[in-house]
Amino acid sequence: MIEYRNLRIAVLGGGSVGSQVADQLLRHGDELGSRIGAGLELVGVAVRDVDAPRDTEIPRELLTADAESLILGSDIVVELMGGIEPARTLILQALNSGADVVTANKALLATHGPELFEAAEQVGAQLYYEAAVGGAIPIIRPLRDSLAGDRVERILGIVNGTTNFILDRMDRHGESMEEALATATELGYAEADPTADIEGFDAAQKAALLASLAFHTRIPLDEVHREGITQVTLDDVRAARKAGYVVKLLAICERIVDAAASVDGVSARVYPALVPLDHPLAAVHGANNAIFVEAEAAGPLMFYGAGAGGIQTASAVLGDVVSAARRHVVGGPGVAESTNADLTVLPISAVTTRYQITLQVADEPGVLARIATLFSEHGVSLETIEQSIVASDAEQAGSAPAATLVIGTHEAREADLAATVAALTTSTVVHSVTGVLRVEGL
Ligand SMILES: NC(=O)C1=CN([C@@H]2O[C@H](COP(=O)(O)OP(=O)(O)OC[C@H]3O[C@@H](n4cnc5c(N)ncnc54)[C@H](O)[C@@H]3O)[C@@H](O)[C@H]2O)C=CC1
Ligand SMILES: N[C@@H](CC=O)C(=O)O
Ligand code: NA
Repeated sequence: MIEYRNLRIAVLGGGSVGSQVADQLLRHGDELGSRIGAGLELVGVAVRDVDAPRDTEIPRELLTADAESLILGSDIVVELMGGIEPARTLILQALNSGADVVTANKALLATHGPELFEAAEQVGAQLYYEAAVGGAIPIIRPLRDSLAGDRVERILGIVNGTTNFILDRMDRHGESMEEALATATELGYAEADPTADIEGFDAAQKAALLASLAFHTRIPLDEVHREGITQVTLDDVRAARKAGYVVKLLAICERIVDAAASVDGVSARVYPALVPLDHPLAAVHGANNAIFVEAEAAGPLMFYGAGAGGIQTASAVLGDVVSAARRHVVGGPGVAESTNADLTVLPISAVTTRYQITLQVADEPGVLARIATLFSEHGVSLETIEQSIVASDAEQAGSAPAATLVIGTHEAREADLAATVAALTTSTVVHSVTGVLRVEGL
């Protein structure tokens, strides 16, 4: 029998993901070890409360509330606590003690990534984070390694399982947002505070990480434009399907060069958007994630799979553990962060896309022409106009008749669209602007 050197693995956090990582290490550690040429020994799992119930059984003697002591003497530290502190301090301690670190913590990396990557580089350690974006889906390594010889142009990603689950349940089962969120939380998809999911913070963190990797530029989280799904109604979802779209919360990372408009940089943004039913992203159901990457030479690529869930995410974490362990065996420095391009991060006003705008308007002669003029005055060109007459409460009460207009635009600048919507809201023929959704993936 081959005698391996044992690598000591410490897991920080024993929740949805941590308990599954510990379980897999206990059950399959020997097999993984033989792939690496070193034993993998789980030396402990740091938790807040050693007596709390967990998704998997972890032997009592491996549980500890003392994360700092656990880190000392470990070769690989796996941070699965989530949040900023104490995760940040513990990761720095681990790196400075000579350990490699694996984390799934996008919130921490999107805010303190530069500090952590620098610390890792200084001591020649590795900081791996495949699970931080797209859960089980391999996307960090493909962007960092497989596409390192290409030029990424655009990423359209469904990167939050909870919101995709919610929008999908609204679309296919007619459930309310509240009902669907309760199920997503029960299934372990949602963050400890689900506001992070439904307000788009989680997706924005992932967009920052993806855009940084794709464009070799540090993308600060506060420069990622973010809108969540709380304003999306069942009516929006139904109307979208009727018009041949599905509503998806998208993370979009894009290289934008428009010499005529003096725009040159990258955009990272998150918002709910209309996706055509025949686009591959429209077929992403439940808590699944998909990341659609367009690269200059490779063309379109799609990475698809389980974006959330304890055991699925544990797969990505363990892949990183194996990579870190392999380097421990052969030696050599870790992979450094690649930020050499240092591109400008563009504001949302510089973005161009298509829009669908829903208006309640007066149903009288000349209204369509006045509205069309208003769009053209702001440089926004119309592609489609659909009108339906509504017998509104006001009309039944004897007020002027109203109509619903659904307007699709050609590509327009976000700044021009915003000015158009502002003008629409003050126009005397418009009763209200009831919806503005961007259309992506055409
Ligand atoms: N659940 C999922 O589907 C996914 C989670 N992630 C990320 O993985 C990480 C872990 O997520 P979950 O396992 O879902 O979270 P969780 O809330 O289920 O588990 C966190 C664990 O860390 C422990 N913990 C927190 N603070 C601690 C402290 N100060 N001292 C000791 N223990 C502490 C908690 O007691 C709990 O056992 C997070 O960064 C999350 O964003 C990433 C991808 C998917
Ligand atoms: N809460 C997140 C978990 C994975 O990152 C999600 O719903 O995608
Ligand atoms: Na991943």
